[in-house]
Amino acid sequence: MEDDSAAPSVASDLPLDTPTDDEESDQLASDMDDDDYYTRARGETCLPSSRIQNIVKAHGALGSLALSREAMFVLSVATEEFIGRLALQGSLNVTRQARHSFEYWDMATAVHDGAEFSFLMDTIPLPVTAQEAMELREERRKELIANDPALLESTNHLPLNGTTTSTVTKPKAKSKPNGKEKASKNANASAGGGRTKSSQSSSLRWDTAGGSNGQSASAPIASTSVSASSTRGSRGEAGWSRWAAEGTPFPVDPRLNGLLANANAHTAQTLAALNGLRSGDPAAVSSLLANPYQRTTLWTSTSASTTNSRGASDNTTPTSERPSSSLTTENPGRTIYSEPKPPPAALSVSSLLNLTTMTQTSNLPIINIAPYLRPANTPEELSARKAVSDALHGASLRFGFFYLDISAYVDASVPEELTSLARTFFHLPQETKDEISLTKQDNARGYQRLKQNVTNGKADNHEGLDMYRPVEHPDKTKPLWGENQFPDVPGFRKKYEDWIEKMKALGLIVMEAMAVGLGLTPDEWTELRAQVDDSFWVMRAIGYPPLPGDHDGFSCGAHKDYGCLTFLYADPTPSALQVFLQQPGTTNGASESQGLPAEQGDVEGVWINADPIPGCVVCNIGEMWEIWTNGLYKSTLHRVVHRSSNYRVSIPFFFEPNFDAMVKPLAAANRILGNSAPEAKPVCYGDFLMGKVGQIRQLKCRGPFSRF
Ligand SMILES: O=C(O)CCC(=O)C(=O)O
Ligand SMILES: [Fe+2]
Repeated sequence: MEDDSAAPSVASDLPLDTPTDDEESDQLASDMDDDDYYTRARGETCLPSSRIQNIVKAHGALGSLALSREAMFVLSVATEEFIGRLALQGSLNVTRQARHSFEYWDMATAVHDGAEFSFLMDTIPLPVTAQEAMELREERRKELIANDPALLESTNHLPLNGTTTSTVTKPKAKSKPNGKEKASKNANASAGGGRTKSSQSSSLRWDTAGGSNGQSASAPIASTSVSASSTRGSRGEAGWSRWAAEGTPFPVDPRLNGLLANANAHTAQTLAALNGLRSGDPAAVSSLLANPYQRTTLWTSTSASTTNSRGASDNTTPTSERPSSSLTTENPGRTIYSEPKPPPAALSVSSLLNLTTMTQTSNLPIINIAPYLRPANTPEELSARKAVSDALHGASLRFGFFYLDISAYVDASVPEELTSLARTFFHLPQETKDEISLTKQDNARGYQRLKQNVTNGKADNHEGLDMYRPVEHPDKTKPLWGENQFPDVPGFRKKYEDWIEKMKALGLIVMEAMAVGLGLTPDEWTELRAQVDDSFWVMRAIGYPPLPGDHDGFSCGAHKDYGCLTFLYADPTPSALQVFLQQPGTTNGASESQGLPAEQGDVEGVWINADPIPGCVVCNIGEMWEIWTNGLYKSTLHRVVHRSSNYRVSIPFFFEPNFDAMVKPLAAANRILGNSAPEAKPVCYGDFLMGKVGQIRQLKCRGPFSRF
């Protein structure tokens, strides 16, 4: 054993009296069984000083300097902390996939999801599919040959499609800290184009070791290869494309390695199946989809192929690229994926992190807006639209919440990038963020500190950045009438402004689809459209640190959105957003001091999770829809309880009526309700909004839209 087992060491023992490697591993093995958890006692660390010293030396950080005991100790403690956090972040992915083992892929996802780990992007890149790796390698081969035709002879023998295993060298299971130098030579040789057979062999490590299941054995191979070829500090670089360019090994998803392990016989079949899967061939689909791991892997990989330069995670795989047979239609217009539902996240995350969240898994409908994005010239297209509208109507009646599948409308990488930009902003020092504080403008536009927002009288455990529709003659002394403030984060403003345009357009599309669902005539729709065609929208970026156990409140307290439609994109954190479904006779603790607004009374119901679904935004209807429909559609309470260890980011876009819109019950709603329904009071949206601001001022809350 060379480097990764260790016995607890005591600071005062440092640095000379640590046991030898063998003693350490023996001690570790005997001291701790699988069920023992290591708890660090004060003044102790579980990493031996010799290891720390070796690592520090190997990085050349020490030179001739001596490392003090204290420095060594804090390095060790910090390392423990780091391992713990990275593992927790990775475990979110395990939970999300409802799996029981922690794999290479989870680590890669953790690195690509959590900005704090972005420096590891080169070291633990996202896997690509075998097929993609092969295509990339083939491209690289052609390039090399074009540059040096003499290579043709030797490369013809290369197992470029992964079908030959004989030349492959199995890497050592463990590498010395300084083992990377040796590997780098291979990587450099490849990068320089002077590929010898042996360097090419080493580049095929990924598809051979690991036997038929390939999972555990292959992961370290990928990671070993990566660190061998990675360039430290090139964090923004595209993982796999750089690999392709350098001709170095691709980190192929370990589970695919399993498929390829018995390569000669199986690769052709596997590739055919992969191709079949992509093209929706039912036989290929059923053969590969029999194993849920493979299925998840393939989607992930598809995502990687379209969005890898930003390190896309599995949770953002465009749904349009899913195997078509994974879709079934239940009830007209309600498209529900037949893939396993997101895991029972509240429960599993809770047990994982020893938390209690009384929620059940989301069962909200998924509605694909695609038919409204294309012309409706044929009866089929018209009926597809009708189905969407019916589904929207049903979801608005029953839940006030639904998933809107917008994968045909935006590439998943776009909102991912926006959350990442927001994360970058939130990670800036407090004083930098305060430079664009909303107090510097109209108390609404700009940055709002952690706990500044108050809901139901309690501080919310989040920070935020608000942008509003710009106004013609800004005057920051007037509520809401100032100017937007953008962070000094490269690309932030442009990317957000582009997204806002997309969401505004989406707002109108969904409004039209809902109007049809509610039964508006074309003329009535024209009238309604005129109330929302210059939306006084709000774009928010919200940052949620984990909710401390002793916080008197929530990440975001229970509230209804007060406008028209909310399109919420959030990072893949599960078990954060919860929706309150009224169910007389049922409660999972919702009404017992669960922070429901006072006016809600003793209502019975359940909190369900609305975890992110790839390709979708969570959409909910605001209070204006309650007025338009005279109470037929309900704006539903929701809240955020984010207890996982990561920093969660969400970016809701609030599509609101025009500032001067007079919102009143629509005739179409009254046709459904009959004459007996009491008429809801009309409101001018701008006044309503200003009323919210006024309330907040009276209560001296600093948040612009504290919710009551
Ligand atoms: O962050 C979330 O998931 C929800 C935020 C929200 O409900 C709001 O800002 O109105
Ligand atoms: Fe909300």
